[in-house]
Amino acid sequence: MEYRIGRVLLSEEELRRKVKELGSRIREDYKGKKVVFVCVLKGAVIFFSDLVREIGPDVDAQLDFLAISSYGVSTKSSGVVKIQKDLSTDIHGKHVIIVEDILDTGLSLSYIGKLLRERGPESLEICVLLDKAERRTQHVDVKYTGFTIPDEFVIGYGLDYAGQFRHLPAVHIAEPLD
Ligand SMILES: O=P(O)(O)OC[C@H]1O[C@H](OP(=O)(O)OP(=O)(O)O)[C@H](O)[C@@H]1O
Ligand code: HPA
Ligand SMILES: [Mg+2]
Repeated sequence: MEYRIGRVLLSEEELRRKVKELGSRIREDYKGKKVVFVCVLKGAVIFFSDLVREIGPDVDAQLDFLAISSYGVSTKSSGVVKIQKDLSTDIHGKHVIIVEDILDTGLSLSYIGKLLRERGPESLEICVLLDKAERRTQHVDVKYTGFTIPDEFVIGYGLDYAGQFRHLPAVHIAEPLD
């Protein structure tokens, strides 16, 4: 299936405002603490880089990256999560916040949550920009959520279809071409 860039679901301005709000909540909650922010590549890269710049100097932040893949060239999860790149930080005894672009079936975040919890962090929380709540098959506890969105395949602001469209500054609906 081919897709084209459809209507804007979340504008640059709406995204900017929400990222600021999430950043200030995290800043208040973790003031004076040391935190490892984990970016889940590739989808979260744009959200992550905007979010961490809202955290400010009162949080002692480290950034690390984890790459997983489950969607491939499809709008449906393959059901199998694969680690493509692991963290380079030892998170044992540390406060950790996982930053994700989207929570859809919940497969990716439940897998990552379990994997990182086994490493004995002091605390582990999740910050997700988009929550496609209707699609959930695996329960995931999320502390910080940006927007709850309808069951539509979305692209832009880091989100892709088959590797395309991540660079778009707003979040759009992907429209099937037939
Ligand atoms: O809740 P789920 O159904 O698991 O879907 C969410 C995950 O799927 C996408 O990543 P993908 O595996 O496509 O890799 P990418 O981040 O490199 O695009 C998205 O970025 C989330 O990580
Ligand atoms: O709607 C989506 N768009 C892009 N990637 C995704 N991964 C899960 N759901 C989505
Ligand atoms: Mg992803």
